[in-house]
Amino acid sequence: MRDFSSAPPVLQIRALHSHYGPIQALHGIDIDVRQGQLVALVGANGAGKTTLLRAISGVQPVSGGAIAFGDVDITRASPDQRVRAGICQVPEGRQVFGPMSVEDNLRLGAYTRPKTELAGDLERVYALFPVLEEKRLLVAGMLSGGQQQMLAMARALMGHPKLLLLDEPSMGLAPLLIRDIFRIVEGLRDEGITIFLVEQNAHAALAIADVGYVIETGAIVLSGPGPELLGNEQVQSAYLGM
Ligand SMILES: Nc1ncnc2c1ncn2[C@@H]1O[C@H](COP(=O)(O)OP(=O)(O)OP(=O)(O)O)[C@@H](O)[C@H]1O
Repeated sequence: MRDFSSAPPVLQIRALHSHYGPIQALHGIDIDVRQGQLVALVGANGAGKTTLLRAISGVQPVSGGAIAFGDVDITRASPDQRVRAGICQVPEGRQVFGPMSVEDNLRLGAYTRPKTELAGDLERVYALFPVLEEKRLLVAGMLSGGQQQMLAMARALMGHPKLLLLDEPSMGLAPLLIRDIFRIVEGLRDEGITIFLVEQNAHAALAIADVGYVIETGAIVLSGPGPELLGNEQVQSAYLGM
């Protein structure tokens, strides 16, 4: 296992609370992501995973607590300020622009970058996702579900994020494709990209996570190295059907 104890903090979430009107969705969440880490948050449907990601991106109001990005408090920053600071989210359900070409989708992801860097950035993501280069002139809606997931990740990488947020990348994909997608996520981590991954597929996510957190009804109930959590009896009975 890799040692991140001296890696600088990228994301520090402290005592975070969030409500939908009178309904409390997050009850005092603490999470740390360090540079170069792949951190996974797993939990059942409705546990609060998407709410937390939306709070990190700045589209979900927080009612208490704090979020720091590097050494900057971003709790009240706008979504746009967070993107420009280097936080980039790949939304659940992918949401690529179906009628636009693969390459035009990628160009959109580079909107915060200097135009002069575009060609080099495209080359870099095509090296990571060769299938997208093959299909670069096709409209995105023609891609398979797995390829659309790759396009959504590649589009986010075009912005050179300091932190990549992935919301349920395995959602709606066949098991073989899920394996491919998690291999790619692991590969991105090996490239040095810092990743916060949210997943219902606890097995696949914890197997590759440097650190895992388990969320239940808006609160973190367990955390630790991903493979260690995979071996935890409570996790096995609640999330892995064992
Ligand atoms: N727009 C909303 N209005 C009211 N309550 C909401 C809203 N969105 C989510 N909630 C509630 O907040 C809680 C957390 O939901 P959230 O979508 O964050 O969970 P999740 O873990 O991401 O689930 P999923 O895997 O289904 O996306 C749930 O109890 C949910 O019912």
